[in-house]
Amino acid sequence: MNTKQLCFTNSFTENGFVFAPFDSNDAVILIPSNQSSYFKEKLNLELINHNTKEVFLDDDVSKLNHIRIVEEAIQTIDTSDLKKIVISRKEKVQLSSFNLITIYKKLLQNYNNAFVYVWFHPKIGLWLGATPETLLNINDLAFKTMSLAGTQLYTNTEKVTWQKKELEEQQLVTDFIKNQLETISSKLKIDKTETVKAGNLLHLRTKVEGMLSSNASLKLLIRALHPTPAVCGLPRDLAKSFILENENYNRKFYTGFLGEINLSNTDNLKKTSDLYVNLRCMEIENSVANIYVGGGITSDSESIKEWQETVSKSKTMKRVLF
Ligand SMILES: C=C(O[C@@H]1C=C(C(=O)O)C=C[C@H]1O)C(=O)O
Repeated sequence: MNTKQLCFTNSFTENGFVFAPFDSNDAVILIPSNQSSYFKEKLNLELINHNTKEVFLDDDVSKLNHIRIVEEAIQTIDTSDLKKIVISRKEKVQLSSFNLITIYKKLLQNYNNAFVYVWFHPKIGLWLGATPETLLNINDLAFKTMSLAGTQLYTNTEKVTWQKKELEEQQLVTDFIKNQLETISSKLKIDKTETVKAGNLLHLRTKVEGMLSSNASLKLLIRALHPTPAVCGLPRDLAKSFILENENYNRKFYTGFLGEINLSNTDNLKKTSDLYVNLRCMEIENSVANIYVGGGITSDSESIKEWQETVSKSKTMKRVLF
């Protein structure tokens, strides 16, 4: 981008790269295409050393805090209309050295089916991530999205069985997406649910596609989808209030979304947007990496397992830092 000025979008009608926070009441940052320079480069990924030791110690204070909030969420779900709440935390990791290019290359190498990014603005900061979750891909009126939830460790096979808790929490996301899209689209197609690998983890994924109604807009579609119960909960407003009141930290851009909007497609002169949910991400502040991780809580959750899930998720980022 050729200016230090921050630009925003509210209409999603511009052409450029957006960086949106979790809280949809907060401003969405736009890097307008007409103020940007584009570079293409082929990266050589071969010379990277990997950390194979992977000895990371638990932080007891964070652990107790996370378990307490998860238990509060379970109790609230048991005594209210809430069915699911995604609870997350921020883990601070002290860095002794930091080489952006090396870390970016490691992300690309480790997460070859993720959307890998580095994003920087002097007024916002430096963010990096490797997300497995597409929020939205739309070409003219034809769109694709996905329901991604449920987590287990990858242990050399993708042929695994899933527990009731994971199957149900992922189904809630699929049902939400279907409901939200029904009134603004046609030809909705919901694929079979499959197991997908993201780094050292497996998730349940259901692909969804359809045609946006011609009287609907990109903004309407984004607002219908974001935040899904994969990152917020169900019902959406109640879950969001619980999160904002109880998580004790600001998610900022984690569980928001990012990507290009309204790019002109030279083949057919139609517009394309590609947006990803900002997961498996970190923010670099001086010599500290803030790693953001969370997981879906339902009445069947066990707090210690939920903690362990966030530990596994944070390893996906720590692995590239050392
Ligand atoms: C919230 C995160 O991930 C989301 C929550 C998942 C879960 O609860 O199992 C799985 C994938 C994502 O939809 C995260 O990675 O921080």
